[in-house]
Formats: sequence, structure tokens, C-alpha cells
Amino acid sequence: MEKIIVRGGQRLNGTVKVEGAKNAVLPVIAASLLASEGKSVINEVPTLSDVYTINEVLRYLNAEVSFENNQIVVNASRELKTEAPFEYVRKMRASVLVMGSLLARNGHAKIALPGGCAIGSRPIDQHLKGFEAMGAKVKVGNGYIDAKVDGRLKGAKVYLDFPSVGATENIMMAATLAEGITVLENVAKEPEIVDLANFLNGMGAKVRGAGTGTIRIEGVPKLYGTQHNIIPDRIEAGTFMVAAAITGGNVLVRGAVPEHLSSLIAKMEEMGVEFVEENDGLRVIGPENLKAIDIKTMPHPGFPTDMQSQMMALLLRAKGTSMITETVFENRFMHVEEFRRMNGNIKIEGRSVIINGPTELQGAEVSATDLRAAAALVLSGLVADGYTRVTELKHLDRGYVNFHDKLAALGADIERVTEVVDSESNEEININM
Ligand SMILES: CC(=O)N[C@H]1[C@@H](OP(=O)(O)OP(=O)(O)OC[C@H]2O[C@@H](n3ccc(=O)[nH]c3=O)[C@H](O)[C@@H]2O)O[C@H](CO)[C@@H](O)[C@@H]1O
Ligand SMILES: C=C(OP(=O)(O)O)C(=O)O
Repeated sequence: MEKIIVRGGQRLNGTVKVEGAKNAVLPVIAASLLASEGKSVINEVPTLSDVYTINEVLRYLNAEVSFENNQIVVNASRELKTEAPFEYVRKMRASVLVMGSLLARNGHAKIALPGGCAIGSRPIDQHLKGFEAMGAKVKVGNGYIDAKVDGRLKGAKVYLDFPSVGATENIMMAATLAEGITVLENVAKEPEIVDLANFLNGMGAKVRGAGTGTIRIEGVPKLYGTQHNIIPDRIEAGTFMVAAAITGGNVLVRGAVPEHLSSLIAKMEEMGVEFVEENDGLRVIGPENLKAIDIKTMPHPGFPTDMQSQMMALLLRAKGTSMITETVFENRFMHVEEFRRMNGNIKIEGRSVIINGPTELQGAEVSATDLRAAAALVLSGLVADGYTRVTELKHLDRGYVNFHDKLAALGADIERVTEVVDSESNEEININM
């Protein structure tokens, strides 16, 4: 079994470089299917398991995909298949993002229903509402969603009930090749939406308003491959910001874009963390004592749900009573049980948790319940007394490249090992990774 073993007590110092954003590259790769002529060249691509998974989805759909030196080249000019089976969607929910592209290109898309996951039920009704408004007939049955349209999709006005990131992206992609104008209202404003719009416009699409609450897309008959550089990962950057703060360290997070991180910076400043903007990134200086604060997760530019568990690790170390309210996902508190194993004093009340700190965290054997929880447990381990062993690292590998190596380079006492049980002595043996 693979584990990260971390011994608490080291202040982090030095420089860490942020990778390209997972949540930007996945929709961009899905969008590359829209190019019926020319190759798409995507740079700054992180070597994450989710990226390998979506590449496999594209290959299954008959696109050619190469991935070397953080660069992906996609040639989607051949005729594409229409179906993304369960084996891919089960591994990674973001596989549903190929639906908009396939429907726009082929007039037909059949995708396995993604189902729930560790952070909530995560329906895709808003995606489907958009496709239907554009003239698609959508049927759900036998574990699949089947969407079909006669001829081209038609531009439409779509109001989202909630500014869903995935629905905004999927409908945006579908609308690029529709006949006429699509106006999307109450859309997500995340930086990843802007990155996707820039990529689509590079392909020849006419997308305006990304980053605001209304996006207007004038459909074009054809899209072409283009070159694109993925934006830096604000959640990876934020995770290292917390790593610096929790250890009372001094770390330059290279590539962090302060404008993408304003809510996190504001809340960490309230806790007493100091920030200095430098030419190539953001310097984070952790204080001796952290102050308790309240946080509510919201769609961008509100506080990101993907930083909620890492902030829980930080608030456990703050003096006083803090409250975190999760409004984006209905069940994103699975990590609370694991923090309790480390001596965390946390109460769950409905969609909020109450944290009483500062906690003297104790090293323990803990299990990652989702991607960000994995990172958060490692962050707690950086300041816990003794050894913390974090398992279920498949979650971590979806969203962090060489997490333990990057922390070790900053001075953390951390290693990743594969433990096998010796058949004769029945003892666990560590094999370093
Ligand atoms: C690959 C990717 O980019 N993932 C991010 C994306 O996920 P994702 O795009 O799945 O998240 P959404 O913004 O769609 O979901 C937000 C909320 O809306 C609900 N909802 C969504 C769609 C829908 O049709 N109906 C519906 O009810 C969801 O159940 C959830 O409660 O945005 C989330 C919110 O910032 C982040 O946590 C994820 O890291
Ligand atoms: C929840 C996340 O991702 P996904 O939507 O891919 O599950 C995340 O990045 O924290």
C-alpha cells in the first residue's frame, strides 16, 4: 500500500513552482475535440492521473493524443465516436465534459451517468438543460445519458439555476458550433472558465463575457486546432500557501496569480498571514500565532470549496473558535473524522463545522477521503507531533504533481513509500518512492 509518511515540526522555507491548473486543462482537452481541422497544442500541462484519464477518453473517441514534456498535442480531425463509457467516467467525473463537444461535432453524444462521489451527489441537470434549450433531445436510461440533435444545435438563451462550473463549460463548448447566438446567464466566473474561453476563441470561436455572469457565444460552422498555455493552478498554489502558513515558514509560491486567489489571501491575512507580491509569484510568511476566523465557500470570486479542507487544517492551529460553512457541495466534510484521529476538536452542525483551537495535533494513521482532503491531512502532518501516515493516495495523484517531493524540497520531513507485507515475518517493509 502506498503512504505518505510525514514527521511534524519543520518550518518550510524556499521556493515552490506551481503547475498548470487541473481544472483548466481538463475542459481545454475536452474542447480540443471541437477542432475538425488542425492540431491543438496545449502547454503547461500537469502530469496528473486525471490528465492521463481524459487523454484515454479522447483516444477511445478516435482522436490522436500525444503527451510529452508537459505538452499535449491533439489531432481530432478524424471522425469521432459518440460514446464515453462508464469505465472512464467512473474514474473521473470530468469525463462528462466531452459531451458538449461531441454533441456539437457529431449531433450525438452518449455518456455514462457519473453518479455520486465522496463530496456530494453532483447531478448534471444544468448541463442537460442547456443542451435541451439548444434543441437536443436528451434521454436518460440504462446508466447512460443520450443526447441527439437533427442537424446543428441552435443558439438559445439559458439561465443556470446555480453558477455550475462544469455546466458553464459544457454548454459553452456546445454553443461554439451552434447555429446563431447563445446567451448563458448566471454562469460560473472562475478563472478556468476564462482560460477555456481563450482557448475556444483561439480555435476560431466567438465567445464574449467569460469571467462575468453572462456569456454570449456566436456559433461558427467550424473550429481549428490552436496553441494554448494553461493558467497556473490556483488550488495547488493555495495549498502551498497554507503549507507555508501552518509551519510558520517563508515560501515563495512561484506562478501564483494573486488575482485568482483574492478570497483566500484575504482570509489568510485575517488570520495573521503576511503576503508579499514578487515578480514571479507570491511570498507567504506564516506568523507565530494564527487567529480564528469564519469562512463560507461560494462560487468564484467567493471562497473556493477546493480550499476548504486545507483551511480546516490551518484553522485547527488558530487560537479561538472558527466556523466553516460549505455551501457548494452538500457532503464535503468526510475529512473531519480523519482530523479527529489527529486530535482535532471539530463539531459538525448541518452545513457548518465549528473548530476550537489551537489544537496540539497528534500524528496518526489517516485515510484520504478525496483529493483536497489528502493534501489537507498531509498539511496537518507537517505540524503534528510525531509521524502521520496518509493512505489512499490515488486521490492526491488526481490533483498534485510530486506533492511530497515539493514539500521535501521546502524542508519538510516527508517521504512516500510503498509498504508490502513480508510473507514470512508478516511485517510491513517500506520501499521508498
Ligand atoms: C474538474 C473541475 O473543474 N472540477 C471543479 C468543478 O466541479 P463541477 O464542475 O463538477 O462543479 P459545479 O460547479 O458544477 O458544482 C457545484 C454545485 O452545483 C451542483 N450542480 C452542478 C451541476 C448541475 O447540473 N447541477 C447541480 O446541482 C453540484 O452538485 C454542486 O453542488 O467546480 C467545483 C466547484 O468550484 C470544484 O470543486 C471542482 O474542483
Ligand atoms: C473536486 C475536485 O475535482 P473534481 O471536480 O475533478 O472531482 C477538486 O479539484 O478539488
